[in-house]
Amino acid sequence: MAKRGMLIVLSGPSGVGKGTVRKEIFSQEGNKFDYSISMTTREKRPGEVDGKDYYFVTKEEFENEIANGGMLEYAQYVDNYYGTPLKYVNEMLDSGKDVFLEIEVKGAMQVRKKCPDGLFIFLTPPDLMELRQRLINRGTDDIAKINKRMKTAVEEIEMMQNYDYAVVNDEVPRAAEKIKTIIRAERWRVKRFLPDYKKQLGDALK
Ligand SMILES: Nc1nc2c(ncn2[C@@H]2O[C@H](COP(=O)(O)OP(=O)(O)O)[C@@H](O)[C@H]2O)c(=O)[nH]1
Ligand SMILES: Nc1ncnc2c1ncn2[C@@H]1O[C@H](COP(=O)(O)OP(=O)(O)O)[C@@H](O)[C@H]1O
Repeated sequence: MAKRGMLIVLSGPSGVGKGTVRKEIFSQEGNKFDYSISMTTREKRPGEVDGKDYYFVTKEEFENEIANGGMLEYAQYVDNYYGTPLKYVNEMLDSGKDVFLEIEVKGAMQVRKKCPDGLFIFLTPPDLMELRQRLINRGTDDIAKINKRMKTAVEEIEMMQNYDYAVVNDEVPRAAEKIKTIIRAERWRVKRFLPDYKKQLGDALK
């Protein structure tokens, strides 16, 4: 059986650049990773594709999925539900792939309890004015929604202390490079390395 993959949780306030940085990493090293597509009740933005960006569902469908135990984690963010379907993540980890979750902090803390072996990275903006500017530039939210997201951002940044690493997204290639370095180092943490090595030792003595 393949060695179980690593769960990589990337959080950070809306508009900080999680999607952009993750796509940069995947464009370079996509064969090493998989991305868990989340389920959400929020409206599809122009250009978004169901089953690629998110699984877009109704509130009822989402609540059924929760009741059926189908979610690894879920949270309400601003006015909608967002969550990670459990089945795909488990299958990918079992097949030995490392899986990226791009989720907000309340969900990330649920994952931390269930999967303490995960790697938790917080992507943070150079400053809050820059964050606001990125949300405006992206053009996907009106000013009322941007204000709600900014308010949530402040609460989220206060949760940074619960993560393993913080990465400032000043320039996309630099942030991507830092995250790749963190992942590379994480693979050689003794707690990850030791089980394989112990197995080898056991086999050698047979
Ligand atoms: N807990 C949780 N949060 C999620 C999930 N998928 C997305 N999010 C987060 O929900 C927040 C809002 O997402 P979205 O409306 O797509 O805005 P965007 O991330 O700024 O493009 C962001 O912080 C996302 O990272 C999920 O499956 N679970
Ligand atoms: N380092 C950066 N410098 C300037 N703009 C950025 C940077 N990273 C991302 N952006 C821009 O900020 C906006 C939000 O990025 P996005 O990836 O959608 O954020 P998130 O997934 O965290 O909500 C997008 O318009 C994106 O092009």
